[in-house]
Amino acid sequence: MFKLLRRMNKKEYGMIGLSTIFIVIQVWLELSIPGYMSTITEKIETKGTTIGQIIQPGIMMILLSVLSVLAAVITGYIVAKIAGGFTARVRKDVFNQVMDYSTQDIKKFSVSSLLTRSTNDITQIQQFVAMGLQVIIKAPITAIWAITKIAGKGWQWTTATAVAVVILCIMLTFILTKVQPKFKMVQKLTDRLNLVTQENLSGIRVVHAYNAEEYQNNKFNKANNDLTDTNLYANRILALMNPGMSFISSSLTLAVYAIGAIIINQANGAQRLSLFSNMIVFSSYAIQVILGFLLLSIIFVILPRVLVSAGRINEVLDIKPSILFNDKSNEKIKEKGTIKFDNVSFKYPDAEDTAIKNLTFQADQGQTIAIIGSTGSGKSSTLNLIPRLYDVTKGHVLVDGIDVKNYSESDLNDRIGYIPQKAVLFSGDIKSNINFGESSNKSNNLSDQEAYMALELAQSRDFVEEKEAKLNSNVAQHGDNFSGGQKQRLAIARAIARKPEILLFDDSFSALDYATDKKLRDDLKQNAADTTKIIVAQRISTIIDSDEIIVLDKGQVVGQGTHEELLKNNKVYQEIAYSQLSKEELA
Ligand SMILES: Nc1ncnc2c1ncn2[C@@H]1O[C@H](COP(=O)(O)OP(=O)(O)OP(=O)(O)O)[C@@H](O)[C@H]1O
Repeated sequence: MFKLLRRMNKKEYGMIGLSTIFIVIQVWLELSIPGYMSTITEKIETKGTTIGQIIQPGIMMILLSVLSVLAAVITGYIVAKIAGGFTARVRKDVFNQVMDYSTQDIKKFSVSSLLTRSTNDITQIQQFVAMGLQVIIKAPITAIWAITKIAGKGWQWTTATAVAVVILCIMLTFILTKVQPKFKMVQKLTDRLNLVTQENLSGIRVVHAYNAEEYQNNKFNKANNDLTDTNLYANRILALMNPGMSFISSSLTLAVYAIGAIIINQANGAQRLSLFSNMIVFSSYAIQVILGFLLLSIIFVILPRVLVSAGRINEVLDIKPSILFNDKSNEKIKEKGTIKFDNVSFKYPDAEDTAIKNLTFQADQGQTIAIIGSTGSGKSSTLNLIPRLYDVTKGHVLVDGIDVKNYSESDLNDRIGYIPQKAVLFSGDIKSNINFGESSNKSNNLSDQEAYMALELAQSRDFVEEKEAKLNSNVAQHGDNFSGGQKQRLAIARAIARKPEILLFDDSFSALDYATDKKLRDDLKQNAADTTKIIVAQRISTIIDSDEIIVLDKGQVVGQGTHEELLKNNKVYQEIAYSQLSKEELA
């Protein structure tokens, strides 16, 4: 928690100092009230006291109460400002940190857990700073100040107060040790509930189509019940706090009066009045001591959850992204549009087997290199190494003659147009999706003409122009208002609009019909002749005219050459080819 609070800036520390001053004023005002109460008690017991003599301390009591409320309101305003500003910054830090994470870093936490951490956990911190800060400062000041006020007014009363404080401490320790582990579980179970809900919503069509509502309901109910039960258990124990506190403070008042009755009874006439007034003042201050601890108990309610949340947020902020880019590319560019795999092997961090073994190939500017192989043979993994979505385990990947590890992130991304296997679109409109991100090759304000050129090359101009709002047509979350093929073509247009030297197609033609697939490749050949293309595909027809085809099997290269060469002498390629096209078509 302290680690997280160290992220506060000077202004926030200054505001904490200011709120401390207002809290001290507030406590001073509150603790001054019993003094006037004692005056009133003495005056009532003294013969010949006039109403005017009682009204004056009465008015002072009202005034002090009003001023104390005012000080509390100002303190509340200041700490709310600190809490709002501080947590907004932590939320931004968490977001920025997650943006730097690689795919494998995100997998370590899971998406649902990262969502809970940036929302639910940060809200806990906000509540703590807004409420806890006041209480942490106010509770000890109130308790200690009140104790100094009652010190020396009677050892019997002081002993009763000390006993009450000890009982209180035992109760708070018991509650904290019981509740803390449960709150750790609550956050984990919230992650789980988020995961089940997220999975259910994103796969809702499959759930309906497979009559799996009950199965999913059971899964949700289990996650929901586990969370509810744990929450109930923790809150039931916390519910002991209020009656416990009331019991202790009422018993203390009772004890103070009972002890007072005995002492006053034993005293002589002259002492009785001062002892009576002492008892009234003592009982008020003793309640203030208990109130100080009551305030602390609020911290005990919030603290267990907050400690867990702070730990979870620190975990996100502490992890160094596994793929770190240089701030500046540290080598001079030697070539243009080239890719070289130099004896590359790659293993996923949590996998047992190597996904790619000793892969070597080269693509020169303007060439089209295809990668084919059965599912799981390592095609996507090979492509992912070029934009450094993962780092190689052995060997080197070079782009334009430089190892990808020596590039800055923006320099490397400026050279590459990457189209992932599953097209990813963002909510907004078509134009904002085509003009997505920054690149030194394109203007940040892409013109409509440039957007249409990219759409035309990606064979998507027609369906965009058919829409009433054209480029301004709405794109729903994940691009769900477009067909699979349309989404893929829009994703291709987005990559083309960046005018990269290298285009990476990860099975991006799979949702296109044969005619569109062919037209797209012909247009790319004509209009992007200088662009190097790496095409991962399952369909032979997509790669038939590539300059070089790499055949992968279980992560290893089992063939390398043109379609004609491979068809003549490569068994794996022949198997794939003859399973898709007839001998005549292949000829
Ligand atoms: N994120 C990952 N973590 C661990 N292993 C992975 C991960 N992604 C893929 N693999 C494994 O690496 C191997 C190669 O996967 P890859 O996705 O590169 O195959 P692919 O040839 O592209 O398959 P497909 O044609 O089905 O897309 C497979 O055995 C797969 O199980």
